[in-house]
Amino acid sequence: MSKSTNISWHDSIITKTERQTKNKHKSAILWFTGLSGAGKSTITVELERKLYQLGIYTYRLDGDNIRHGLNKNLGFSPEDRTENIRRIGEVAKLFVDAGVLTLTAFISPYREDRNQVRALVAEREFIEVYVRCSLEACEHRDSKGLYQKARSGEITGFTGIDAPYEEPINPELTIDTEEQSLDEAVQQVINYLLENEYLN
Ligand SMILES: Nc1ncnc2c1ncn2[C@@H]1O[C@H](COP(=O)(O)OS(=O)(=O)O)[C@@H](OP(=O)(O)O)[C@H]1O
Ligand SMILES: Nc1ncnc2c1ncn2[C@@H]1O[C@H](COP(=O)(O)OP(=O)(O)O)[C@@H](O)[C@H]1O
Repeated sequence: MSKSTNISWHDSIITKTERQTKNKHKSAILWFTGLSGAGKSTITVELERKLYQLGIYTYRLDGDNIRHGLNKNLGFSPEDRTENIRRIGEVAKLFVDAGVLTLTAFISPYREDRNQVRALVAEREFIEVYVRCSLEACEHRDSKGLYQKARSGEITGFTGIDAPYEEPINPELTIDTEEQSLDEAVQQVINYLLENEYLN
């Protein structure tokens, strides 16, 4: 629903394709989704480091970081999570238009919200990466101590405890961080990008 009226689109002279040609790689959204503690941030940070070394233009959008600024007015109700993902989808779309390979790390627990982002961009521009890790393992890691707070009732509506996580049905990639090392995970994504000609 748009509240704005009397607005019109003004195209740039420089196109997305021209920007991609200049950068010598395609732009797209690598959308990492999974439980808190599954490994989204760890993998995207290391992946970005490797891609940067390869001369790829990247940018990383991360749930915790974005909630410090752009989305600081949003909490964790289902409605706020949906709005969080909607805004990030729009921001990621702008980065794709700018010719940047964009890495996002959000729990994004609702399938419909992720599919809405997929629908915002062209077919090959949305690559869903499911960072799979059992609740038991995430809870055991508990790197931020949030699961303990959720179990004790200090935090309510915590994903996996008393708020849902809807697994992707047909993600382009699945990384199992209980089975794969960080290096294996990063290499798997880079191989996908090479095999599908996002990178040369
Ligand atoms: N209630 C509740 N549920 C889930 N997560 C919570 C909650 N409260 C705070 N946090 C912290 O917020 C991070 C998740 O933010 P996201 O923007 O990725 O969430 S969402 O996509 O809107 O569901 C998440 O970070 P990650 O652990 O990196 O996933 C938590 O650190
Ligand atoms: N194979 C792996 N891939 C990524 N992280 C792993 C792996 N094995 C263990 N970990 C650990 O799991 C934790 C994941 O935390 P984080 O990356 O913040 O997850 P998320 O962003 O999904 O909440 C880190 O402490 C990381 O060191």
